[in-house]
Amino acid sequence: MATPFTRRLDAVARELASKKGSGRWCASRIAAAERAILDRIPLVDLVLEVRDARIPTTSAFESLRKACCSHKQVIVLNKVDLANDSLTKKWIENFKNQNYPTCGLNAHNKDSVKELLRIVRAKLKELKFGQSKYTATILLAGIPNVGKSSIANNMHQIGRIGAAEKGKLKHAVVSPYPGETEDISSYKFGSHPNLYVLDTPGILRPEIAHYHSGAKLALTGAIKDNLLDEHELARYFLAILNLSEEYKRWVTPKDTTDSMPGSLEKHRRKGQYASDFTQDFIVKDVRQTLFDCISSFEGDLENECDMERLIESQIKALQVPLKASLESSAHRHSTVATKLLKLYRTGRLGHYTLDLVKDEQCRQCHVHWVLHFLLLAGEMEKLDANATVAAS
Ligand SMILES: Nc1nc2c(ncn2[C@@H]2O[C@H](COP(=O)(O)OP(=O)(O)OP(=O)(O)O)[C@@H](O)[C@H]2O)c(=O)[nH]1
Repeated sequence: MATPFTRRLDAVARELASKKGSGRWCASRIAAAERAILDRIPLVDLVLEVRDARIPTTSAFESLRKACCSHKQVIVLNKVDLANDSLTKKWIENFKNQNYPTCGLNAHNKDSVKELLRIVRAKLKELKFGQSKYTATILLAGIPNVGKSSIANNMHQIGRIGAAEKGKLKHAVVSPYPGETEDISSYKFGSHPNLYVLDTPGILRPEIAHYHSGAKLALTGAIKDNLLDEHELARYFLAILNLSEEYKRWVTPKDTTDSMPGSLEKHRRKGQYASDFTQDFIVKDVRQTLFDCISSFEGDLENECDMERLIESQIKALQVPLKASLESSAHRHSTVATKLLKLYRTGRLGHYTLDLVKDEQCRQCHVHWVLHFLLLAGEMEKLDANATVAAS
């Protein structure tokens, strides 16, 4: 039995596979962009495969496996600030054991980008670059929205280039929406020797209809939200949160204004909320609401009906802190879903890694169970055998 969510994933896969499609998301454009990227691989000195640290295997750009040998490739797990720290370390170890040099990155953090630059230079040296060439080019490749353009921009800005060239800094398009990069563009990030980085469009193949992957890609933002149902995604996130340990680190019920930093409390008393203070209060209230719902819940989270009940009560309770109760009843759920997903995607509701390494298999059952409950309604076994959906 297909659920509305799985039907929507099917529709996205069909759109990706369709010859016509819409804009960036049509099959012929994606295939052309993929060909252009793969054609460049023999010409570049190093390939950085950018993945999302929250989904280190689901966000793999599979076509690279055949096109690029592992010694010329580095896996960059970007957005480590949104992932679970200890699982990121395990994933890095796991890939290194498979002979893939791997590093974690927060593309928004200057020190993290400097460390990436150091790794890139060391790798180029190891590949004997510089003995016969004065220019090296590295290529960033990956699925949509993993942060390739952010990395290109920051390498370009932080890399050592001459003062005269600094004045001519270019900017790759960075956007919270997937599929914004349309062309391959080059950015300089070093002089003497000259170093260039190529930013490329994100590639997403029709196989996303493999339901595990589709749900994770959608939650982390690699698939446009308007192609899916935000309400289902928000429920998926709440199920993950309810089964995690994350909320236990949040405030206890007594911890309200007592723990507020003095300046915040002063602003609150005066009724003056600077915009980020307002955000802080909203996050605090959302966490408190979720915490209260889970801690007062008496059901069994391993039971589908109980989990469903808890999620429904959370969505209802969140209408207050997320200011959805002011909207018409038809829009309340979607407002809660949109705002909740935004908070999750900016890391304000904890750090979750959705792909789990082998020695976490017992917890993997949990994730399987969440997907089973939310997406498949009894169809899991069939789907496991049916891992990919034909592109035609
Ligand atoms: N928290 C966090 N956000 C990041 C990081 N890197 C990028 N982002 C955000 O992720 C979103 C996507 O970044 P882009 O650089 O546009 O991603 P892209 O891979 O070029 O996307 P496509 O154009 O779809 O290929 C933007 O909102 C970035 O600000 C990171 O390390 N941490």
